[in-house]
Amino acid sequence: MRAVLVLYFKYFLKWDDDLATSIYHTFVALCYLTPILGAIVADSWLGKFKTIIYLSIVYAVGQVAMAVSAIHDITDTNRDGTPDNMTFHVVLSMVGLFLIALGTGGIKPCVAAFGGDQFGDHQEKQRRTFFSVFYLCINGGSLLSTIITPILRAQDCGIYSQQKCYSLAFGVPAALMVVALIVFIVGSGMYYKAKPEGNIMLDVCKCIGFAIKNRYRHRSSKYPKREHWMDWAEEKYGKLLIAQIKMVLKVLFLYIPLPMFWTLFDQKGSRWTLQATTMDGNFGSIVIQPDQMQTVNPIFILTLVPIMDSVIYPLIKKCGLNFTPLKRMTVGMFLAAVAFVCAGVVQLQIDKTLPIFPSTSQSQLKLLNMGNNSITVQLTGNKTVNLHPHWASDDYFTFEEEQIDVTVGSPSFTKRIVLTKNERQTLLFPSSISDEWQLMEDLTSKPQEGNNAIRFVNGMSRAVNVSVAGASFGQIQPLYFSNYSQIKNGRKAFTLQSGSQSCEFSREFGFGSSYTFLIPSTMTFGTNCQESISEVEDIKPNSVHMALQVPQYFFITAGEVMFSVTGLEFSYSQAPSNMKAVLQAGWLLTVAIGNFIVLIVAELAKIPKKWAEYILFASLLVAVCIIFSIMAYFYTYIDPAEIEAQFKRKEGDNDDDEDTKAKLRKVEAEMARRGSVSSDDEDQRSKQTSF
Ligand SMILES: C[C@H](N)C(=O)N1CCC[C@H]1C(=O)O
Repeated sequence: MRAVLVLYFKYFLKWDDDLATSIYHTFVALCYLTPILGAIVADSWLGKFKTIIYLSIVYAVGQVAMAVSAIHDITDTNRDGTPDNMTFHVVLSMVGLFLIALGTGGIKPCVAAFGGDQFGDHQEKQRRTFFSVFYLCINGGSLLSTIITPILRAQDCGIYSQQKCYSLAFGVPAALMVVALIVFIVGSGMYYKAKPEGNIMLDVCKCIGFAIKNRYRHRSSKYPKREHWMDWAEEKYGKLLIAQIKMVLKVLFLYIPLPMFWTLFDQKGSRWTLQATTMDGNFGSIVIQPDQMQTVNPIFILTLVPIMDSVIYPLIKKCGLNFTPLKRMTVGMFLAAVAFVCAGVVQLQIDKTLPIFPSTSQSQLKLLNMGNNSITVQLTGNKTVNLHPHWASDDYFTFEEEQIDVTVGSPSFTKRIVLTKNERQTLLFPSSISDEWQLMEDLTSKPQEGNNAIRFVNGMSRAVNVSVAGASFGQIQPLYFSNYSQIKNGRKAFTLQSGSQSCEFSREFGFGSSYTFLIPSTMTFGTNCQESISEVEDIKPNSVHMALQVPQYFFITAGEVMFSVTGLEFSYSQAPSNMKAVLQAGWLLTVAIGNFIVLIVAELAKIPKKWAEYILFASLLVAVCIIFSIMAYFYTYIDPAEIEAQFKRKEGDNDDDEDTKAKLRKVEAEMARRGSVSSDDEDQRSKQTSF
């Protein structure tokens, strides 16, 4: 659904680019923020199973709201194909997105933790495989949707008038969500469903609050120190709850540097896609659009997850290396930094091929002879240029002056031309040099999104209408020019029309070029005017191939697999039984914070050299990676189930209360059912292991 969301904002709701991207990023960040709510509901009140079901319904309703909001016919009272009450569509789609974000919050942390719950402590290897498969599924879904939803959107649909079918692009995921929910409910009898233990988050907050207050009350040196500040809650709260809170706080503390990874990771959707717009996406039989390069990430995940799990990790283990989860995450961060170094190197290659645009103290001028005779042009600074008929100077001349004198032909004719700083312009010489000279404003940056910027100059003495599929240059007056139109890559056929006469010419376009086509006065209309049209290349097409981005995608994805899949499993294995979903949400919170940092960084980091920006980000991540590895070195792995069992046994021994003993018997029966009593730990994780 995300694949078409920005397009829906732009083309259906008619929002500008800035509003569309801001709402898009806010929605994505919200999707990683709401898990904290879903997790609290699951761990304290409903349990994971019911939370997944209820919030999946919320999600599906949100998706249906999106599908309905995209039916233009609902408010199209005059049946002209555009909605007449846009407020209705905006409000409904915002409600839909909010429900989807809320539903995501219920599903994302609970599905991961609920999946983890299905394995006993002796099934650590299988549980790790589950988290890998879970990650594969997320990304398999993402890959399929990026392929399928744009196809659905491209269909025409409607009752009164046919429009692009966003309602189908949103409706099909809604239907699939309902199917998924039914499948999940049908399997109900097969799942292990851990019971929620009351309002655990409220207890946690109260316990932490009490520990802080109590510590403050006993701040004088006459009171003996306690091992941990949470131990100051012992007067009022049970040892088990305090131990569980310590486990969670230890992990959350370790998470502090992690948003930096996601800050880099999420820039592949923005900075890397922008980089791709300055590259050549022609892969022979297929042409890749800049934003399609992002699909390389899920493709690599689908291949790298099984390779890591079945080849790389076992190989490292065979070499006798203890590749603990925190070591994997550190290596993952380092690989992401390597990916940004690769992006920097690619940027250096791109920069070599980019035109040199005028600085703020400079202006640039190109000369174009519309006439049928050669002319000699003299510019300030003794620059002399010979221009053949229908010909332009090879490149732009750069000037520091604010105005220059231009002298043409003999007997000579001189005009003073006022230049604009920081701008590129083209000066048009008419056939009769004493006629008016036109000055066109040219582009001072590459066209956006890898498009090509095209314009026409009409050297004829009659108006000409120029059109091409998907763009129109309109009626161009004699000896005048059109505005730029953006066209995609590929072969384009242009139709030139004047009165009842017309002719065609076609040309192949790459990515990111800019051309001025001159319709000479000598041109005759017929079926083909290919030979007559003169072309002037203002900006060269992109020449650095998009394939050069593959290494950076490889490293960021390898880093993601090591960092993110391991992080999911680590968050589960180190969480106390009653806060498994909460720690999953804590993990997803690092993604949300990373997304917010991207929004801030995008505003602040205005380094003129893009390659330097990539290297700066890589260096920052390496620094964070070093801090994380030091924190990880001091982290001691725990087995929460074992610790909880010990506390429960102790509580049982000290307490003759039948109710407590009954509770303990229940816990032990449950643990035995899940196999946590006999732990045949087959790999590196011992009960208490360091980094
Ligand atoms: C899209 C990523 N490849 C991905 O799967 N994720 C990024 C953030 C965490 C994870 C997800 O759960 O969406």
